[in-house]
Parts: sequence; structure tokens; C-alpha cells
Amino acid sequence: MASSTRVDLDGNPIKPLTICMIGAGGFIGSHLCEKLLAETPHKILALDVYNDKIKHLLEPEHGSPTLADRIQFHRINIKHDSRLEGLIKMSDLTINLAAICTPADYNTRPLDTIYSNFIDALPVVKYCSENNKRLIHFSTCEVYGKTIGSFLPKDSPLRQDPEYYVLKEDASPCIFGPIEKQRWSYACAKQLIERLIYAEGAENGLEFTIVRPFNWIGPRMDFIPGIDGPSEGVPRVLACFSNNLLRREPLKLVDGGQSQRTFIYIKDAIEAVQLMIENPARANGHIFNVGNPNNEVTVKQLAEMMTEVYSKVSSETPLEVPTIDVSSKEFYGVGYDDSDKRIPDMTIINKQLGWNPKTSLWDLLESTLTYQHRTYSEAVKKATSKPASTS
Ligand SMILES: NC(=O)c1ccc[n+]([C@@H]2O[C@H](COP(=O)([O-])OP(=O)(O)OC[C@H]3O[C@@H](n4cnc5c(N)ncnc54)[C@H](O)[C@@H]3O)[C@@H](O)[C@H]2O)c1
Ligand SMILES: O=c1ccn([C@@H]2O[C@H](COP(=O)(O)OP(=O)(O)O[C@H]3OC[C@@H](O)[C@H](O)[C@H]3O)[C@@H](O)[C@H]2O)c(=O)[nH]1
Repeated sequence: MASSTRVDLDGNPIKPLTICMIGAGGFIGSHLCEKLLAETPHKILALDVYNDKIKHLLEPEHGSPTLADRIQFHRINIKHDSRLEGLIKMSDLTINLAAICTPADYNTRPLDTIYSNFIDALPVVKYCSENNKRLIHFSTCEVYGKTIGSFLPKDSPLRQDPEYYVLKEDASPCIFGPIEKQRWSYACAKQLIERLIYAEGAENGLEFTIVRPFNWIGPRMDFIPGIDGPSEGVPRVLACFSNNLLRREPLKLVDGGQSQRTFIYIKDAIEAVQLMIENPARANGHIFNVGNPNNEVTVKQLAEMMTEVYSKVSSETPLEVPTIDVSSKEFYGVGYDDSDKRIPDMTIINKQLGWNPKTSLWDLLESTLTYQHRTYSEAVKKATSKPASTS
């Protein structure tokens, strides 16, 4: 529990903060709220349109009354709510997590995606800048787009050279596909809001930190279609594959599952965010990659590992044919495109905050799939065994 003698990385006492957390009810927000309440004295003004994932923190009867005293939920849609500026003014720090951030939306709802990731973030940046409030803004690793290496001939030896694929905050270009590949609507909107925040820092002195998460995964990520989200909804890959495993269906590999990702355990990643919150002098003015370069797999390898881990934690035998290939057009529709490979360079975050990820892919999948099995397996069994309606 929080003690009055907590110090930052330079040995200075950490002052209790009031934090305006926008998008606090989502996957990352729920873990950040949990950690800040458990380990720090900070107060949270939690803004979101939903609060299901933080309900356990808001109700004193389920948690400690002292924890619930330090979090206040405000059901606010930041698109149109005049309370936003007041809440930012009341806080020492604003953390903006709100976004449409599932790839299935980028090419099918590009307008909503651009509005959510650029236009809706504008007032947040403006209020922080005008009121001299610090901002931690969540961007994405997708701003890098494709690697330089992906444009080299398939057999070029340069493809093996890290210079052609490792993603560096202060050196790598942002490479997106053509406009008709609407997949890039999200990355492009995130890039423009990064540039705007950076410019507010340069011209108006805004104190900011930009976070580029590289595939953070863990419990409470997205939803299981037909259980706690729409039946036809397409969440991110962890939830898609969890859903397939829970329903004993083959896992769908988009375009053969050849794209590569590095996955990081949410609990490791949240430690980096806490360091940013509590070390403003080291974090202000920086853009940070937050990922685990040691956990790289192709999506096909991820599917195979998840199948093995799920079989272990559920004691169910895997399917004889555990995966099937599906085209991206069939799975996501027209305008889909993909990032080929995402390895974060860790130099800047290491130097500024001394942070390193810890958890291996196997271990993080084991704890996450144990959670998925415990949380959803009964509900999925019930849903799949329901007799057809007779009315
Ligand atoms: N999880 C990852 O690996 C990952 C990777 C890259 C970037 N990010 C970024 O991190 C942030 C948080 O991601 P997440 O994984 O927690 O997603 P999430 O969808 O679980 O959380 C986003 C939250 O924002 C809320 N929100 C959206 N629009 C809002 C609005 N207009 N008003 C109020 N609330 C609104 C949603 O209700 C949701 O609870 C996003 O900006 C996302 O782009 C996440
Ligand atoms: O069922 C599925 C789902 C997804 N996939 C593939 O798995 C890979 C990862 O897909 P995810 O849904 O997790 O999303 P991506 O990694 O492409 O993008 C994510 O990256 C960072 C964030 O900004 C967002 O959370 C999201 O854009 C993609 O190659 C996708 O095509 C499958 O093969 N099968």
C-alpha cells in the first residue's frame, strides 16, 4: 500500500497526484487504475462511456473502501461533453487512452476511426496546453507502419539486418500503404495527433509524453463475441483466438498468419506507464516504445502456442486441425493491409526510465488463458448448448 516515503528514480519524494484518465474503462485503463490504486496514493478521475472492466474498483463492498475513495467514475463521451475541460483543470495530469483501436474497424469504419483517434483527441490536447497540464497520450506502434525491409527483394540479405526492421522512435520513418488501403486510417490519425502534441510542446511548452504500445495483451482485453460483446464483432487477435479455443473451433490465420508481432504482458507494460507518471522530468518531451522485443512470433506460431497452452490450462485435448487459413478480404473486408514485423527499439525507455519487460510469451499466455478459461468457459458452454428457440 502507498506510503508517504515513496521516491522517484532520482530519489525525490513523489507527490500524490490527481489523474484525469480518459478511456479508464478499457483494457489498459482497467489495469492502470488497479495498479495505481493498489500501489500509489494517487487519485483517479476515471472517464469513459463504459465501466464494466473497473466495476470491481468502484464498488467499496467488493474492494477496500479506501481504494474506492480514490477513484471517481464519470460517464462521459469526450466527443461532446462540456465537463471535460473542468475535469482536466482539476487534475495534475491527464492520460488519454480513449480510441477506436481494433483493426476490424479501421477499414470498415474509417470515418469513426479518424474522428476517434484525431478529432476527438484535439480538445484534450488543447485543454492541457491552455491550462498548463501535463499530458500522457497513448499512440501506437502502428505509426511505424511497414518496415523498410518489407520493400526489399524477398531474398535480400539486408532483410536480416536490424537496421531494416527495428523500430526506433527518433529514427524510423512512418510507412503506410496507399489511401485505398483504409487499414492505415488509424495509424495516420495517430501519427497526426502525435505531431500536433509534439508541436504544442515545441511552440507552446506543453509537457507531454507519448506512449507507443507494441501489442500489450492480458486479461480483460476486448471481448468474447456473443458472450460479453457482439456476436459478429471482431476483437484483436488474443480475443479472437481465445474465442476459437473456448468454442473448440480452428483458429483463423489471416493470409496464412505470416505477419510477425512482439507481445508484451500487460502487467509489465503498466510498470513502464507508472514510471512515466511518477518521473515527469525523465518522461516529458519523450516518445516511448513500450514492448517486449524478446517475444517475437509469427501469428501462426502464436496460434500454435495458444493451442498448446490452452490445452494445458483447460485439460482439453487440442483439435486435430487446430488452425485454418482465411484471406484478409474474407476476414476483414476490402482495404485491409498489415504491418509485417514489429520489433521495438528499447534504447530510449531504458536510458530515461531504466525499464525492461520481464515476462516470456509462454508465461503470459499461461496466466492470460487461465483467466480466459476461468472467466468464459461456462458461459460459452451454456451459449453453445442452448436449444433452438421454439416460439
Ligand atoms: N492494447 C494495445 O496493445 C494497444 C496497442 C497500441 C495502442 N494502444 C492504444 O492504447 C489506448 C488504449 O487501448 P486499449 O487496448 O485499452 O483499448 P480499449 O478499447 O480497451 O480502451 C479504450 C477505452 O476508451 C473508451 N473510449 C473510446 N472513445 C471514447 C470517447 N469518445 N469518450 C470516452 N471514452 C471513450 C472506450 O470505451 C474504451 O473503454 C488506445 O489509444 C489504443 O490506440 C493499445
Ligand atoms: O483471428 C485472427 C485475428 C487476427 N489475426 C492477425 O493477427 C495479427 C494481429 O492482429 P491484432 O488484431 O492483434 O492487431 P494488430 O497487431 O494488427 O494491430 C494492433 O496493433 C496495435 C494497436 O494500435 C491496436 O491494438 C491494433 O491496431 C494481424 O496480422 C491479424 O491479421 C489473425 O490471423 N486471426
